[in-house]
Amino acid sequence: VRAAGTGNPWTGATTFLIPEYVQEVQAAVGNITDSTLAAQAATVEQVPVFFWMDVAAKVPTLGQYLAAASAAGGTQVVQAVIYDLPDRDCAAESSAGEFTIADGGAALYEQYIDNIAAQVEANPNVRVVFVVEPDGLANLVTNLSVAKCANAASTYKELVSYAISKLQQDNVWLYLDAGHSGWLGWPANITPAAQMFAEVLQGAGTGATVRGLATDVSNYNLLRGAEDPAQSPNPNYDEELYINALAPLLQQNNFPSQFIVDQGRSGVSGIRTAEGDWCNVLGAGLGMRPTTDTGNDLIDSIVWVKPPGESDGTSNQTAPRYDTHCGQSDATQPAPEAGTWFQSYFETLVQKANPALS
Ligand SMILES: O=[N+]([O-])c1ccc(O[C@@H]2O[C@H](CO)[C@@H](O[C@@H]3O[C@H](CO)[C@@H](O[C@@H]4O[C@H](CO)[C@@H](O)[C@H](O)[C@H]4O)[C@H](O)[C@H]3O)[C@H](O)[C@H]2O)cc1
Ligand SMILES: [Mg+2]
Repeated sequence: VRAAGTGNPWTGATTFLIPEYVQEVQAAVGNITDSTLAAQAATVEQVPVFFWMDVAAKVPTLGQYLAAASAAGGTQVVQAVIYDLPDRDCAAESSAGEFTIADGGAALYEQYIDNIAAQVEANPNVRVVFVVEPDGLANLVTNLSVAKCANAASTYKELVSYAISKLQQDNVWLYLDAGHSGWLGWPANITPAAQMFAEVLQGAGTGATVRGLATDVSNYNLLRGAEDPAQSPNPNYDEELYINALAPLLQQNNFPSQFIVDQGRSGVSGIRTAEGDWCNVLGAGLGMRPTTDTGNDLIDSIVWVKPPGESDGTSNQTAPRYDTHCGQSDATQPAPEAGTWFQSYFETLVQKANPALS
């Protein structure tokens, strides 16, 4: 019987550096004229991020990275994001994906998952940590009023359950995406969220499990610290408060309560005019470096999931995937398409890094 990975996957392991991101940063450094800034930016090449499989065509690349990690020897952790639901990003425009429910997207997604499982099984001695579907289930907690989300709800839940059921190998650790403190952390949302996660895990079948949840993916919140005015009057105004409030609700619902927290762009607080602003927020800085020394037993690791420097969405108002959030006063403009390199934004992230880069 296969059992998913147990314990903290980063313990006693080396985290694999995703070559695609190392290359992006190296190219970025080459385009920085200020020598001090360039030297600071170069240190980012050594910070592990997650590899986003935002199209099915990237799954073979996961296999290449797993093989490279396996060849590197020792105990390696490869970090990746499963992100290809049909009718993806249902409450926003910028990250709509390749699959649609209307056009056979559910079956194509299942093939995508099966292919990921095959890559994992071909590399049994590499630990693989997956963040599962950023924003997906969170949108089902708060955005059923959006037609695209209401129409996608049952499919999202079925497909996340499918992904869990197929990724129970003992070298896999799954963290379902749980939005962030300024989203599901609101008292009105937090209990329905816990129930949603439990429902989806039950849908994966008897014995299936996950390690826990990922928070603040592609967002800007502090792990812990003074309240960001944009979060007021949310009592769970930082990620640790959200996690400490959510954990007992998960336990009551028989859902594992371990967490990872994205801090890649969380170095500077108080930069958003509204808590719900998420697109290339002006003045953001690189945040806490990845570490398992989190100060909270519920949190396995601080991580960088969203690769800092990759855009959240285009500011081109005529583009098919233009979202108005990317045209707001607190959104950096002009901005390129979601997932593509945003050089000036990266340079600001480096400049404003907290802790500062050496
Ligand atoms: O005090 N009150 O009385 C009261 C009343 C009502 C309240 O309502 C809450 O208000 C919150 C703040 O607006 C809302 O949270 C926002 O929801 C958006 C989706 O709808 C999220 O956007 C996603 O962000 C992702 C990256 O994180 C992107 O990748 C993705 O593309 C993008 O779509 C924002 O982060 C998130 O901050 C809650 O839903 C809402 O329930 C709150 C208080
Ligand atoms: Mg997004």
